[in-house]
Amino acid sequence: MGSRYGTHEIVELKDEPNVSESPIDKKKKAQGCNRYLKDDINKLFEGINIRTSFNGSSFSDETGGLTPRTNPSKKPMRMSLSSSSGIGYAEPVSLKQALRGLCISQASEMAAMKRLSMPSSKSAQSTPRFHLEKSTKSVELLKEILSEPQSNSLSSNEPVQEKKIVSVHPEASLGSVNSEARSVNNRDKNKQASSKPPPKSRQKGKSIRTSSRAVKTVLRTKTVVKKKLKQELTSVTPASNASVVVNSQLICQKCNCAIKDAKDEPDKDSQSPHSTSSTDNGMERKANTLTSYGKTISLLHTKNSRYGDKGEFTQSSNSSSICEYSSSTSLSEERNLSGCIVMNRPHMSKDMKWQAITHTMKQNGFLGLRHFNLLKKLGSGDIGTVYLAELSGTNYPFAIKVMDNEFLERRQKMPRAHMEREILSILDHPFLPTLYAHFVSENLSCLVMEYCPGGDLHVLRQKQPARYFHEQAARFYVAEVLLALEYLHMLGIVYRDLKPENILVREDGHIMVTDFDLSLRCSVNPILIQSPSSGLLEPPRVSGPCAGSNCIDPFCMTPTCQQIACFRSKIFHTSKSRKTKPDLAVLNRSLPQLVAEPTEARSNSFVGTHEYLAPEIIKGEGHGSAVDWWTFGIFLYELLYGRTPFKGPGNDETLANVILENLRFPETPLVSFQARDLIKGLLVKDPEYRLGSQRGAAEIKSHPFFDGLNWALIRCAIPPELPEPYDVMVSKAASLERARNYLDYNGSSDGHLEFDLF
Ligand SMILES: Nc1ncnc2c1ncn2[C@@H]1O[C@H](COP(=O)(O)OP(=O)(O)OP(=O)(O)O)[C@@H](O)[C@H]1O
Repeated sequence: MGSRYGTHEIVELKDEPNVSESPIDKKKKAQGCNRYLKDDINKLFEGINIRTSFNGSSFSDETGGLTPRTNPSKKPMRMSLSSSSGIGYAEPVSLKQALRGLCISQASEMAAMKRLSMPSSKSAQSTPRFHLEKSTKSVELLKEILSEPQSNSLSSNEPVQEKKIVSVHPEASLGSVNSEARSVNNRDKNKQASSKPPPKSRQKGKSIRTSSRAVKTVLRTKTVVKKKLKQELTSVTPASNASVVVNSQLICQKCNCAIKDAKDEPDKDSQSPHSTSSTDNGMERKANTLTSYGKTISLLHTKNSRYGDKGEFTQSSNSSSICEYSSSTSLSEERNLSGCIVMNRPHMSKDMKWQAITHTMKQNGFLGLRHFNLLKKLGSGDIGTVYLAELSGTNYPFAIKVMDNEFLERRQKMPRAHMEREILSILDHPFLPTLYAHFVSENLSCLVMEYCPGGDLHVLRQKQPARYFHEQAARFYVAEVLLALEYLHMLGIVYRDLKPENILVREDGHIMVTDFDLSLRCSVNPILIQSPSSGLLEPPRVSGPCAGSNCIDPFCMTPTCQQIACFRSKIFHTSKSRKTKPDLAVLNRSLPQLVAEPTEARSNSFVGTHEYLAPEIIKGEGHGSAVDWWTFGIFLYELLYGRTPFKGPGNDETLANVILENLRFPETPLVSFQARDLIKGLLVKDPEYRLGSQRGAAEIKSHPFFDGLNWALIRCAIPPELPEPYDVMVSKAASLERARNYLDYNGSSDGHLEFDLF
């Protein structure tokens, strides 16, 4: 596997060599392009599959109907199964089947957890902080607190329809639903009857499984009678209102009694004398729990800790090395779990935060939670809670994701946590999270990451005057996301969970793609795609001439629009006028191209967010990296129009719309032809014909929507918006204020808060 990953480092060639003296070369020479390609390229790329690309385009009509590319017969040959199967979740069928059982239970559990999850940072809850003391008892307490947001039904304000998660056996029909999910749903229905939460924005979908047979049933039904479809779909999603397993036992502040285990009596929450009705219930309950132990609770310095903060320190060599990544086994993961790993990024050694972390680690011999002051909770997800934390003795903020290993094991979420940690460990890209360190304290796994003060794009979009981004801004964000996805794909990672909520805004206004626990790891087999000799003469991919009335082209960097068709290959120009430099983008399009993305990977997991799910995922046909290009299209659409294209009144209708409905664009806001053309290319329902499915990100980058964009320098571009500068003192003051307000908090006798939670 290591060798396979080694190949990831082979990236898109800038000056693509040719296999032999092709007609293209002859033409280039004739045009004065002095591109002498090395003759031994065949040897160099020995072992790389050479296939012929569509040099044409994937066109789609205005209504979203699918029109195959110009020459479907030129579709690249499929890789053999063995080569396309990946590691991790992209194993051959037998392993997939073996994994199904696990995933089904995960799906129903995720549904349950999601239903109960607290509003994340979007709701910007403030939470009081607490002093932590040495106490094993309090360790359990923190674990309890950490797991509570995922299971606290009282604080859930997610709308029912957004919670619908189906857990269906892959071979079952739509009507055959996992009994676990059904029972879970029944409990949940009871709960809903007692307390109807206020609506909340879209939540991340959970693992869902269905079969193609099941989807066919849906489609047939919808085609015949739409009403009936609705009924069927409704009846098929009992797990959508999945239930809740509350694992924390809450302590009453007044009497110090254990309130109850909500798992046993989920429907009585609202009637409990201990329960409150406000949305701050979760927080208050945490506060109650903590204060019942004497207001100041410290827990991370226990001498008899199972793992202890003093994990062995490993100054890992660049752990983003592909070989290390690919060879990592569960064994080595366990070893790492018991220790503290400070990542090593030589090129970032001058980074002050990195220096501070390394210094703290060296000074203390280890790095643990005790070295951080947790200032506030940023949000919680399925597998953990993220806190804003300051490295003690510095003013440097970090985001720390804290996960309770016991909880993860109990809920069978450990693979997801491992997946996220593994992926974070290898990432080294300006638009992806920097993992500074990870360690285990008292069986709490902690990931120390870069803090993004700008919130996420979902929140930022809501703040826009009309709740959508101006096209220039959208282009900036999607371009950066595209680069991040390209990088992920080259590492063999299919992201699968793109949506504005997962795109955070850094301090400098650039983006950071986050949240990798639903990602798929697979192998990458570089492929050399050879363009037909006629490539040079063919125009780049567009679905219409710019002469159309919609060509407002805000990104047209040259005035050529007035003279020639917007999307016409500028190379024609070049050949006539020697003074003009050849358009390298066009030239590149016509040259053989190395694709080092997992275009052939396949997985059957049903994961993602309803509005963002690709048709092939819904149909259960198996999916690969093309799902990221579908979600990319939905993402661009949402940024530009303020809503997703296939959203229905409920999740089931949304899924049906994804499969059945044509893509439509609202009349307002006015969006350029290029943007709509790109969206149409991306939202092709058949992944085979989807933009990006053959040549990966390079195919999308060369779309006219991005014309004039300097990809190499985009990280130096001025972002559309800059977040408020982060001020650690303000956060501290706010944190203390919250503590006073909510808890009548008294600091420790020396007034020094050694370790703050919340
Ligand atoms: N580095 C960060 N900087 C700032 N905020 C962050 C950072 N990482 C996460 N967050 C916030 O914390 C919240 C919780 O993140 P987390 O990844 O645990 O949950 P999630 O996005 O719901 O994913 P999942 O459920 O898959 O774990 C997010 O909504 C995000 O806004």
